[in-house]
Formats: sequence, structure tokens, C-alpha cells
Amino acid sequence: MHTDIVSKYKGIYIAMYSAYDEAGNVDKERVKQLARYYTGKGVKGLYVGGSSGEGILQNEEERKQVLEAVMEEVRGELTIIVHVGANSTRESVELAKHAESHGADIISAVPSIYYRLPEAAVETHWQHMIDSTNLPFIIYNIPQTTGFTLSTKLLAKLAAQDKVIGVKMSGESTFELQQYKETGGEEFLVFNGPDEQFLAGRIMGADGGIGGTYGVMPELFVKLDYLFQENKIEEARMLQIKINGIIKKLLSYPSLYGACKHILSLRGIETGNPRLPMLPASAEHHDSLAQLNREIEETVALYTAKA
Ligand SMILES: CC(=O)N[C@@H]([C@@H](O)[C@H](O)[C@H](O)CO)[C@@H](O)CC(=O)C(=O)O
Repeated sequence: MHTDIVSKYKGIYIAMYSAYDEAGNVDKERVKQLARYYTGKGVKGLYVGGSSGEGILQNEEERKQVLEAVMEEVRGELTIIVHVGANSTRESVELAKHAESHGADIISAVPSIYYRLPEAAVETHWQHMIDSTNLPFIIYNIPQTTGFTLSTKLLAKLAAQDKVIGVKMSGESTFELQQYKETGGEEFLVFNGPDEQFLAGRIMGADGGIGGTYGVMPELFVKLDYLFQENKIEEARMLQIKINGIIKKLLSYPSLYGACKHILSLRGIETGNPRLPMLPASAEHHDSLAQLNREIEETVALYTAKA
């Protein structure tokens, strides 16, 4: 039986980008600078090495380096969830143990990808990670990229274990999100994944969100969450619509990650280019990204101004 899990871990988590040097190698100092940038913005924590963090495009050693840099910089200040999912169970377990030994708070994983695996194989894959540490585990459900949809049957089986404390629901169905919450119960964490429907996810039972676009506008998601908690639903809806206008523009570039990383660089936070095949922001888009950055900064100023 989970107790106090939701109150302990609910909130806004930035799915953090990785940071590379000009040659494309993991740059620990840049990772630290990025992690530091997110302190004091009201977020609960960081989700390290996930989709936005390109963990799946990095080798085991690089993934460890990114996490180590994050832990060295913000341990104790932010709650750190680490994505340890890799194609092989063996590598995932190694990353899970590494996360525990470096003080991470929670581990999380997608299923193994590429092979179309039966549910029993995905369950075994996750179970090995769960058993390998004393850390809590959050299932990462992102069917549009993995091809695997978490069933409520498997969720119920996994959630019966104390260590399995929640699910990150990056699928787009708020109906499924609500079903996950109902299946897991009140003390089982559900995180909204699609940033465009953060408010819808919260209304249908999510306890917070984990998202990539939070990385360029964390203040707006913190504010949106606050408005929801205050039951100011119409104000929250207007802010979600404003955020969605920004996300729509971000998604219009050849790579969302390239666009967000360029915006960060305009603020003096260098994270290098995303790793190929994720495309960098090209020079022809720099002017419009500068304009978008101004729009985000103006919106943040508007929504964080004291009344
Ligand atoms: C499919 C996908 O990548 N979804 C993103 C969203 O943050 C997404 O980038 C955003 O909603 C824009 O579409 C997150 O759910 C993924 C995430 O949190 C992560 O980077 O691990």
C-alpha cells in the first residue's frame, strides 16, 4: 500500500534536455548550468534522460555522465527522476543501480523498443529494474514512440508493488489517463505527458506533469498548475491556450528539441545541438526563434507579475 506518495512527489517536472559541447560530446558543466537554471522557478524536479533528454541516443557512459552532473549540481534542491530504460534489460538495470548509487530519487523506464514484445516480456524487463534497487519506480507509457500501450491489467499488477509508485502518461488519451488513475488508486501518481493538454490531464486526475516544452517556459506550467489548484479553471484554460500557441510554433520547426535548445542559448544557456538524427535549429529559423523567445519571455513576465 502506497502512503503519502502523491503529496510527496506531485508537481511539475521538466523533461530536461541533455547538454553537449561543440563536438557533440556530453558536457557536464553545461548540464550543470542547465540544471541550475531550473532551480528557483517553482518546479518540483527534473526528469533526466527521457525523450527530451535523448537518453535513447546516448551510450551507457554518457547517460551516467549526464545524471552525475545533475546530481552534483542540484541534489537535494530538486527531485530527480531518472529514465533508465534501454533496449536491453541488462543495461537498464546497470543504469538503475547507477542512479541509486548517485542519490537519484526515482527511476523510470519505457519498454524495450525495436522488437515488438509481448506484455510478459515488457513486464519482465520492468520487473528486473524494479528489483535491482530500493528506489521507487515510475512506468513511462509513450505508445506513439514505443508502439507499446500499457494495459490497465499490467498497470494494476505492477502498481500492487510498493515500489511502483506511478505512471508517466505521455499517450494522448485523457480517457486512458483517467483509467490509469482509477486503476492505480488515489495514492498512485499519474503524470500528464502531452504538454498541450496539461490542464485536461489535471482535470481528469493527473497529479502533475512531466514535459519537454516546460524547459523553455517552466514558469507558465507552474502558474497553470497553481491556477488549477485554486480552481480558477477559466483563467487556467486561457493560459493553456496561450501556451498551446507557443507549443504550436515550437512544433512547426524541423525539430522541437533544436528549437528549444536554440531558445535556451538565446538566454545564455548553452546546451549544444540536439544529437542527430534530431536536427539542430538552422540559421534560417534564428530570427523567428528570437521572436518566439521574446513572446515566451513577455508571457512569463505577464503571468508572474505581482498583482
Ligand atoms: C511525445 C513526447 O515527446 N511528449 C513529450 C511532450 O513534452 C511533448 O514534447 C510536448 O507535449 C510537445 O508535443 C513528453 O511527454 C516526453 C517527456 O516528458 C520526455 O521528454 O521524456
